Amino acid sequence: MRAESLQAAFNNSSDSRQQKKCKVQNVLHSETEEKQHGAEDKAARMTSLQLSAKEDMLERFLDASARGDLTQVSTLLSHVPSLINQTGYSGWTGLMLAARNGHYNVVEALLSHGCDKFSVNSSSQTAYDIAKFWGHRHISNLLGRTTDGSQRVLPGSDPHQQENYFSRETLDRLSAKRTDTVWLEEKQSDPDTVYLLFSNLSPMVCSSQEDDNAGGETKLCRFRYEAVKDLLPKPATMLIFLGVEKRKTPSSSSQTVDGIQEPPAWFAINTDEVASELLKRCREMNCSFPKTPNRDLLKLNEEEAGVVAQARSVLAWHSRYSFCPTCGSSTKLEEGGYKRSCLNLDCRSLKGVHNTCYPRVDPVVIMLVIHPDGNQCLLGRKKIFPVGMFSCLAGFIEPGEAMEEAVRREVEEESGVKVGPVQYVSCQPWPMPSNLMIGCLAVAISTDIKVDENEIEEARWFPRQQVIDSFRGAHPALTVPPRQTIAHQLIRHWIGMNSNL
Ligand SMILES: NC(=O)c1ccc[n+]([C@@H]2O[C@H](COP(=O)([O-])OP(=O)(O)OC[C@H]3O[C@@H](n4cnc5c(N)ncnc54)[C@H](O)[C@@H]3O)[C@@H](O)[C@H]2O)c1
Ligand SMILES: [Mg+2]
Ligand SMILES: [Mg+2]
Ligand SMILES: [Mg+2]
Ligand SMILES: [Zn+2]
Repeated sequence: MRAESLQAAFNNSSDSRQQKKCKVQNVLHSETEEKQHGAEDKAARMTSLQLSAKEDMLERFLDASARGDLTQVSTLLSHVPSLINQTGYSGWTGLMLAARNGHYNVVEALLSHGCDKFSVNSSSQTAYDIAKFWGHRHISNLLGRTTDGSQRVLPGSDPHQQENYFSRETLDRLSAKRTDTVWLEEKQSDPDTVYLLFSNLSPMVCSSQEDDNAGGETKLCRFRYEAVKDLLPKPATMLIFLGVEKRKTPSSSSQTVDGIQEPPAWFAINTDEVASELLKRCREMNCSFPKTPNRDLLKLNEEEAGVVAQARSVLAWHSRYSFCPTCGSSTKLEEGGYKRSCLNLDCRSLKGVHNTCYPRVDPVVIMLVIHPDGNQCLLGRKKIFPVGMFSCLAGFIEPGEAMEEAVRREVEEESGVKVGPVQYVSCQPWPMPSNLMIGCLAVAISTDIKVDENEIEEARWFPRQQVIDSFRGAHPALTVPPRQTIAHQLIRHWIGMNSNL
């Protein structure tokens, strides 16, 4: 959006403002009344005139924010505080408009009134992105400031680091407690403790829809101690301590000796019991252990996805490392499920720290390669992809290899394109079984494509507009991966970087 059209969209003539004044007063009056009479009769009393007056009020607030009229912004907010996060044309808030036009004092005032600085407009930009794009550094610094002052310590850091699916840390892992066997045992029988049941590395979930393919959300089935206590002593059971809930929920039964309440602990259990028998333990309808994790685990909400990423990766490690990789002896599970120690007392793995004793993570680079003209990106497809789907190139980092070198090597191996500068964007745990996807942007220094047919069926340069159309669902020949993948987020990030605000 250009500056002129922005102004035009939010400007009011002084005439129309006079006409609106009485409607606005109606709204002020009506908001006071609403408080007195309660919300129930609100709908009944809301006339169409009042509705349009509310729209006018919002328009005036957005206009004042865009013009930097601090007095009017403050007056309107004192009467109608809810205006602060309301959006107008293309999802723009007052904060975004003030940030766009460089009105520092308005931005400051809106923030002090508790404005949501993380809300995004229809192009997925925050007020911070907008201020940065238009070169209002004093405003982007203000918006980027964190309460702990980390912006000052790391001046180049981006406080709006992309949060990817599977990356939300809902639990406090409390790693120091993993060696406290007494505490762990107490937690196991605590009635507030939450257990997740896994079978063949899939968590038990209940789905909101009968039709599993209809794209409905699924929820983790949560169990209490009483429902799973018979499974705990079984030799094939793997029990992983996941952490304690971060939120501080008051609970009568979770009290320590000194009366301080502790949040519930979470454990994951993987057993060799028959899945159909395990399912009988759940009282919910439509329970299952998903068979295709690549697809089905993407239906969880962000909080539960983060917990599953942790649990599934650790459980997958145990299932693959049953015996000591150093001497082949049997191993035992320790430290709340975060360590496997060899039972052979002469084993080298017991001397010093051995990485084979701890859960493994495989780093993978995933990159959106940008054409030297800046206006096209390189996407490829594997044979197994659905028809029309193209994604970012990706590959495992090899031992002794830096992230940037892995990006250059994998892109050249898979597409024949040479890459120059590489920039890290964000990362994503990908529990299939235990990858860490390291998302980068990379700039090509050659453009001829020659694909490695063993890995890639086809790779192509896609013009920006075609990619944007695909996001809107308006390009039948190109589909990008779903939003839960970092590939999707990298492509979106590139589009957002250059959008015409
Ligand atoms: N979340 C996302 O957006 C996203 C997108 C693409 C890929 N991925 C994941 O990234 C992974 C790696 O991508 P890729 O398949 O293109 O990698 P790649 O190009 O390195 O090729 C994979 C091949 O590398 C070899 N390999 C080397 N080290 C390996 C290891 N530690 N584990 C398994 N195989 C290894 C195997 O022969 C394998 O077939 C995929 O398996 C997939 O799970 C995630
Ligand atoms: Mg690859
Ligand atoms: Mg490869
Ligand atoms: Mg590779
Ligand atoms: Zn050993």
